[in-house]
Amino acid sequence: MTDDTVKTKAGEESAAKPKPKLREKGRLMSASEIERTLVRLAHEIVERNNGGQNLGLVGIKRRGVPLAERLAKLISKIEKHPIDTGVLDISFYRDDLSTRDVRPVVTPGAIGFDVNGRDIVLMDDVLYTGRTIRAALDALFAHGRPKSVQLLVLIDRGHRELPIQATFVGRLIPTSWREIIEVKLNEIDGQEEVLLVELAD
Ligand SMILES: O=P(O)(O)OC[C@H]1O[C@H](OP(=O)(O)OP(=O)(O)O)[C@H](O)[C@@H]1O
Ligand SMILES: O=c1cc[nH]c(=O)[nH]1
Repeated sequence: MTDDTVKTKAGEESAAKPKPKLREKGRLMSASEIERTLVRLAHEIVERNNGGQNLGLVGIKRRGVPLAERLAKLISKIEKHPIDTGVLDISFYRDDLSTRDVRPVVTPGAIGFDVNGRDIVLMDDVLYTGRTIRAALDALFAHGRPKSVQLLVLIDRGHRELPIQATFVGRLIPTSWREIIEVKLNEIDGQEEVLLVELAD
């Protein structure tokens, strides 16, 4: 690999592209707003799943994982029973920040619990084209046959390219294609906020 190439998680080499310039347009959520939203979503999950005895939460890497862990804690506190949590490692490599030229990369590995017969809530930070969730569903069903699958996202920014809809939505933020939602979570980013940024050129 030369200095001008990058290696994707899929192990392929490709020419390095300069990072696009981004301009911050504003803060959509603060740490306390994220926390309040997660508390509300935990109650919604419990209500829809009759207390959640059969629930299993599956976070999509990267930021779906801390969301699943936090929601499991909140639901356990409300319902006084433990909640299984697991992980799906799915990444997309975009050659630019548009929806074109995206490739799903599913990293094989155990989810962390048996999904057969369970009411699964998939979790991710942002829902955009829906391609990550489509790949997550494929990967989930490769592990077993859940009783039901629901989807939770912190932000739904629109622009779906597939017929995929979230069951639980933190915030619905209509965006233009030039805009990007940046979710920052303490466990991964060392800070906690949701930003709206825009391609600068
Ligand atoms: O609906 P989609 O068009 O698939 O976009 C949504 C996905 O994009 C982001 O992941 P990203 O690929 O940026 O990776 P990251 O989570 O590792 O930052 C986000 O975390 C979602 O998983
Ligand atoms: O705006 C977007 C689109 C996809 N993924 C993100 O994290 N933000």
